Amino acid sequence: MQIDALILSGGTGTRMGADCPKQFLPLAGTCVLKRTVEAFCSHPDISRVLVVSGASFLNETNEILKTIASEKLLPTVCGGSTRQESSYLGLCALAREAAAPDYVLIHDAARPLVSKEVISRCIETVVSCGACTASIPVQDTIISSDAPPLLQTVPDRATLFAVQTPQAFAFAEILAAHRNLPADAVVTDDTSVMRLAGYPVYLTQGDKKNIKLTTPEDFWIAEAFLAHE
Ligand SMILES: Nc1ccn([C@@H]2O[C@H](COP(=O)(O)OP(=O)(O)OP(=O)(O)O)[C@@H](O)[C@H]2O)c(=O)n1
Ligand SMILES: C[C@](O)(CO)[C@H](O)COP(=O)(O)O
Repeated sequence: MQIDALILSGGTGTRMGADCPKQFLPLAGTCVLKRTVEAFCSHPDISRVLVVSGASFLNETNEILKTIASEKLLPTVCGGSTRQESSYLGLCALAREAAAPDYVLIHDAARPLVSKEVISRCIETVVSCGACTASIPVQDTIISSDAPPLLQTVPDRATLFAVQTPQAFAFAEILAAHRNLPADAVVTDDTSVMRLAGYPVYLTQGDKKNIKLTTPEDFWIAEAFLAHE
């Protein structure tokens, strides 16, 4: 059984507001992208790792990947202008390999604290269920309102989960789901692509530490987590 990982690193990090995309910034002394890629290269059940880079940052990406001594790394491919496009272009690159994988884990480069345990749980769930995402139950009371500041509804917290990555899929199914995605569909992750194609997707336990680095404060939080390891 072949299980590959796709690392999406084609974003520009607008909300981070740094001089370069956030995946190139150091986190506790080590580049974010390097941390993320190493987490997958070092997992015993992952066969190959493919990084999707922003077209204007291909050289920077490859310079970082050169510092990772792993035969699992496939040649970097260029992404698109949205996360969904980058994901699709990465899947197409895997499909062009001599042997396409049976399963693929799709992960944000911007989640460098992903653990071996979370990756293992995603693999276990995808092999039994066909499609899954790491997620954690929300801890706060959540309020829904489409007319703020008027509070409208308080959904039952027991039914709410925050979605993380990795998101894992049977390869042929997620590739077909991307190919059939309606042009006007607005999606922020791959589980939405899969569900729009009619496939069920299951939750698997993520990790509070598996945060996405989105704004500058997230670096402080991630560094605090690392300091406690
Ligand atoms: N065209 C894009 C956009 C995003 N991503 C990747 O998808 C992940 C999650 O996206 P997000 O946090 O939104 O990253 P950015 O798009 O870089 O950030 P922002 O939305 O603040 O610009 C990141 O690892 C990012 O590099 C990608 O590969 N290609
Ligand atoms: C895929 C994702 O990381 C799940 O939390 C997320 O959807 C990425 O995009 P966002 O725009 O930051 O939600």
